[in-house]
Amino acid sequence: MMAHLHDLLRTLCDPAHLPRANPAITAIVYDSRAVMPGALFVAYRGFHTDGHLYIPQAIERGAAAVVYEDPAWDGRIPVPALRTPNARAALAPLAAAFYGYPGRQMRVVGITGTDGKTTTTFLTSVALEAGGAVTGLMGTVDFKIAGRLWANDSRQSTPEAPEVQALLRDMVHAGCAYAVVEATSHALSARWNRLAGCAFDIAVLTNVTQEHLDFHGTVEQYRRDKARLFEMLAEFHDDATPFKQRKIAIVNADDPNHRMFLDAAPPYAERLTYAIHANADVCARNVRSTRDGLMFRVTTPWGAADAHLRLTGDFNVWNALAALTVACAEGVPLSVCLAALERVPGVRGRMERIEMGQPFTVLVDYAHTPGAFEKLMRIVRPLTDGQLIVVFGSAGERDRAKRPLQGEIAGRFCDLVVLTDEDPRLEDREAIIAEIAVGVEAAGKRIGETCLCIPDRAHAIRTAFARARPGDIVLLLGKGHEGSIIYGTTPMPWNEAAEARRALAELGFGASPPF
Ligand SMILES: CC(=O)N[C@H]1[C@@H](OP(=O)(O)OP(=O)(O)OC[C@H]2O[C@@H](n3ccc(=O)[nH]c3=O)[C@H](O)[C@@H]2O)O[C@H](CO)[C@@H](O)[C@@H]1O[C@H](C)C(=O)N[C@@H](C)C(=O)N[C@H](CCC(=O)O)C(=O)O
Ligand SMILES: Nc1ncnc2c1ncn2[C@@H]1O[C@H](COP(=O)(O)OP(=O)(O)OP(=O)(O)O)[C@@H](O)[C@H]1O
Repeated sequence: MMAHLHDLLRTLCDPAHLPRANPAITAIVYDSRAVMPGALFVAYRGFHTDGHLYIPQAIERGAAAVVYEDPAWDGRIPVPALRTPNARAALAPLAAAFYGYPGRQMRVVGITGTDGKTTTTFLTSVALEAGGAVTGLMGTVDFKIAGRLWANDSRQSTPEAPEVQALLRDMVHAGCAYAVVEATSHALSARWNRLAGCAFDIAVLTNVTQEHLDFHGTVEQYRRDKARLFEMLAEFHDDATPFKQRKIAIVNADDPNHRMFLDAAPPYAERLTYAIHANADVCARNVRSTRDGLMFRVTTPWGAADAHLRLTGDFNVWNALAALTVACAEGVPLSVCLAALERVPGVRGRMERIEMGQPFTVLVDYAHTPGAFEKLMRIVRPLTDGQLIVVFGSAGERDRAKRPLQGEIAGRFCDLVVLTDEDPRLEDREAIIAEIAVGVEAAGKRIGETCLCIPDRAHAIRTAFARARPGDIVLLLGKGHEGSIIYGTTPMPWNEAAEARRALAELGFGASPPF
């Protein structure tokens, strides 16, 4: 990739303010340690340090130009430079221009909301592919481009703009007709602006509850930041190519905030609603939640059908409806779309069903807070008349107060609690488990009988499976999609779902039954 500085800076300022020199630019980089010769280095004040301090290092490493925000650096930068009020927010327009606006060459779907983004992003990609389209996906758990899927190890659900735009460009090169992008409120906020220039065609809202108020300040600001996704449907509308002209706003009508999101979309956008309770364009009625999954009747402008999903948790009905609304609105037949969604065993590490023909249910989930435990166990407890068994631990060097709380909730809902390692880090693994066990005992469980302490996670999982009887549910919580357990300062490779399959295979169970 290569572009000329002026073509990039024109996204930030009028031509009169462009620096005189117009060097070729080879990359947009916000970390001096990643600067390569010819890069445009973007410097901003961070939470921990000030990016401006690294301008000399960036230039030493060959940066050809700098975009910055602190007036104290005016006249002190020996390469072509431009000051802009918020350099972090400038990353997105620069990166979109650098990569040639890849979002304008595909249909781009953005999915926002407090909960359900990752799941809905995944289901939407599945539903669109059912119609024959090649898709790309960016989410908390995985990235996907056409047939290639890999773990998102970045710690960010929505990566920084240069990574977002590079992924979109790769999707275009791989022949993707759709990009499905998880859009977090942080990424959407005007302060960070990571998703500008993506050229969204379809905006989806899952729901809005209170979260991240430390970042956004007020609930009102949080909602406004999320609603920016719907405003962004207007991007590039004036010169959109025919396949980019149709804009669609899709919201969950059961969420009291949904109107505000519809109102944020440009007037020419189509508006579609989905719901379980409210009246909506796409409705699920008569929802039944069982150990085998979710059953409901779906009515849509494109027809009606009975659905039987293998997903667990009533909230996944909303996620599936959202995915279905996107795909059907884009022309995928309802039956084709449902057939594909019905095959999904769950998103990696999110209520993921592990099936090896065993007579009990195994679910892997990332839940690792008391709130998530309570929510999940409330949903799962009524699904079995047999035992509910749980395996989990608590991270070392993190929120100690939550340990007995997790234990108390697990002790209250479950018949057998197996406590094990999560990420002990430099803490004593047995001591962490003992702190959780205090809560489990307070809920009436007895150590050595209904509460087992087995630090070795592989062994803990095997013990839980050995104790499971037909019809029971075994929950493996806390690790989800994560790829390691941190002992000391060393991450040891870990794959919860693979370990569960291995343990089931050792018990003599085979591959999942054909669906
Ligand atoms: C707490 C936080 O938000 N951190 C983000 C932030 O880091 P920061 O402000 O602390 O940066 P800093 O360390 O002060 O450095 C300032 C600047 O100097 C640069 N630098 C620093 C050192 C050096 O040697 N050279 C150099 O150039 C840095 O690259 C940076 O550009 O700026 C970095 C670069 O822009 C981000 O990658 C980083 O995201 C981290 C990974 C993060 O965890 N972010 C979370 C909060 C996040 O984005 N979450 C949202 C929402 C998730 C949700 O909804 O649940 C998401 O979309 O994932
Ligand atoms: N539509 C929904 N409504 C309410 N809760 C949900 C919904 N979908 C999922 N959840 C809950 O939120 C958890 C996280 O789901 P998911 O990963 O899909 O959400 P997310 O918004 O992407 O969050 P994250 O970015 O942290 O992964 C699930 O395990 C489940 O407990």
